[in-house]
Amino acid sequence: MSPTAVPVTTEPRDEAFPAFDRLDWDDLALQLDGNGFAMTPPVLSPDQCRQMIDVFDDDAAFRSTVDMARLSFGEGRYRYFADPLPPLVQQLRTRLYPPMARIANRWASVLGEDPWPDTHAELVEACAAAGQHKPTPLVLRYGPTGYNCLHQDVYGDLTFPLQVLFMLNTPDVDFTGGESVFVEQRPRQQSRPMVARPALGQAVIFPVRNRPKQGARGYHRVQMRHGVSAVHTGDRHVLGVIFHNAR
Ligand SMILES: O=C(O)CCC(=O)C(=O)O
Ligand SMILES: [Fe+2]
Repeated sequence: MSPTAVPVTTEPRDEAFPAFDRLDWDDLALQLDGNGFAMTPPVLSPDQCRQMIDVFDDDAAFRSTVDMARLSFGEGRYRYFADPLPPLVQQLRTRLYPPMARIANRWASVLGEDPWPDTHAELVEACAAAGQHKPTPLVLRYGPTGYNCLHQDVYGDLTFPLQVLFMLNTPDVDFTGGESVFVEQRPRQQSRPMVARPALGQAVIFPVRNRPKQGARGYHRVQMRHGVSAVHTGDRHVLGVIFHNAR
């Protein structure tokens, strides 16, 4: 598909994501603290999801493509967007960052870590100063038997602690299987598996690497990894938004 054949929305930011104004960030933070991840109501429209699936075939939109089987990461392909990001992706990054930074700063404070900046533009500057210049948002495509091994999206020294994935297909209609899997590794305890089944346009917010958990003697870090169980039939697409840039 030629680059010009892919319409990527250029709506002003307030009209692009009406559902964002209604997100209950207190509830999302509670979900994160209790379950280890948080699921939003649908936030992308079916049309926006379709645009993100279609853009996958537009070579000009991406800076690099990974064949997951070649690297033993799983089976499927993912593509990192090039700068300038499509307006939809850029808006998601800048719009979601401030409420995420509030959660990240609460975590940083209980863990005795440095605070995060209030805006995404400032995070991008801090990344650049740390040698992390490449954008990290990506689209992933898995066909039948496709899967994604448990991993963490760390791309340099600067790792903003939360990331988001957006389900671009309708589960059980467009594909079967292909669940989002999370495993929480707790100090001196067995690991906890968790599964999310986001519907079309729903977002899942989860820790990139770890999160604080309150124990009997204050807070400790629980490590988190995420992946995808095998797709049985059909194609599954996800938009991943990671806030720090890559080296
Ligand atoms: O396909 C998925 O659900 C996982 C995507 C992923 O690894 C990510 O968004 O970082
Ligand atoms: Fe990932």
